[in-house]
Amino acid sequence: MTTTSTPTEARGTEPAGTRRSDASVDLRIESLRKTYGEQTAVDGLDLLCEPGTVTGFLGPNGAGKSTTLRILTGLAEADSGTALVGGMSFRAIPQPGRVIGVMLDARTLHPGRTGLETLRLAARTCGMRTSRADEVLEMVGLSGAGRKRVRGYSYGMRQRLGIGVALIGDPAALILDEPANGLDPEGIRWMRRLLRSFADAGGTVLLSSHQLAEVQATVDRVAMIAHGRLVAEGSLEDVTAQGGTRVAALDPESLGRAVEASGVGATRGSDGSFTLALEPADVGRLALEHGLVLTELQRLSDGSLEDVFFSLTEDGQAPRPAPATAAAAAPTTSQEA
Ligand SMILES: Nc1ncnc2c1ncn2[C@@H]1O[C@H](COP(=O)(O)OP(=O)(O)OP(=O)(O)O)[C@@H](O)[C@H]1O
Repeated sequence: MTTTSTPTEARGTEPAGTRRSDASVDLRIESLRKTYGEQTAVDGLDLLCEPGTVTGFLGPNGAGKSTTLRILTGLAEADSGTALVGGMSFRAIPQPGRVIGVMLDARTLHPGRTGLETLRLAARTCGMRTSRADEVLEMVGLSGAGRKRVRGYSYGMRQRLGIGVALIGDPAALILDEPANGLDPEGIRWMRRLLRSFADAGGTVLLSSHQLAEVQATVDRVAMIAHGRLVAEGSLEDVTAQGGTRVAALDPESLGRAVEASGVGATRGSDGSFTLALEPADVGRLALEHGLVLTELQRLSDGSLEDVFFSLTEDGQAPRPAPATAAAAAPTTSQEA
């Protein structure tokens, strides 16, 4: 699926040239479901990541992010639904490393190998020439440490090497679990530019992170999940513009109809609440018009992904969907799972 062309012009830790292939690959998750015994890890998830975008995959601990990424990368099997990379399941891709670069846990890198050996082995595994390892080593800013064993690497250096392994096959898409972990401010800035440059060259990036301010500075799209369900999805601007007003009513179904009729941009929470792009007084008027009894009316500050995250996942402890209103949130009022 990928083509190799001119050599990468890597300069120091400049991210330029991280992608040379012009292949494009989307990541498409539909109605994905996975349970572990009684525990539902992923509960009917839909998500589309398109070429040219960096999507931040967010959610509190246990929300189902890692399970989703593991299914997408062929490490776990879904009970139902699909998770496709460029239209194929990961396991069906003949040379997956040439299509999608994956870093789920940089701690699993072999401690006894040097950085260069790690990258050479990764290059061989996906059918790349071994000189690609030197290019990538430079790309991830580890040229000076290539002959050092991984056991002597700091956590941040391992993260860089892990990202290097993901990039080795010149893939069209990247899946990274907590890539900013352990990176110092310079490293975070480097990673942000690397991912931006990758996406600007037509690459597709899906990354999970708990570092919301960092995510806000890096991504252009956001998918937020709680209890395995999507609670917000859209461009960073759309999701953070939902700073407006959070409202809940005694009768969530009637509230949903009122919100829908108003035509106002809104996100539905998994507990049946809505976050509306309106001032509280206007939400109050809307409620009055529809004879609704409100149980919550809260102004959220604009522009912060952190505010949206906490409002939609209840201080990081995502709300359990009520049985009668278990619709997943959607960026508009008309979509329900
Ligand atoms: N192998 C497993 N066996 C049993 N339960 C599991 C397994 N993997 C995940 N789970 C459960 O599935 C749910 C989702 O877990 P998952 O690791 O996908 O969440 P997460 O969003 O990645 O969390 P974190 O941010 O803490 O990494 C959790 O309740 C977890 O305990």
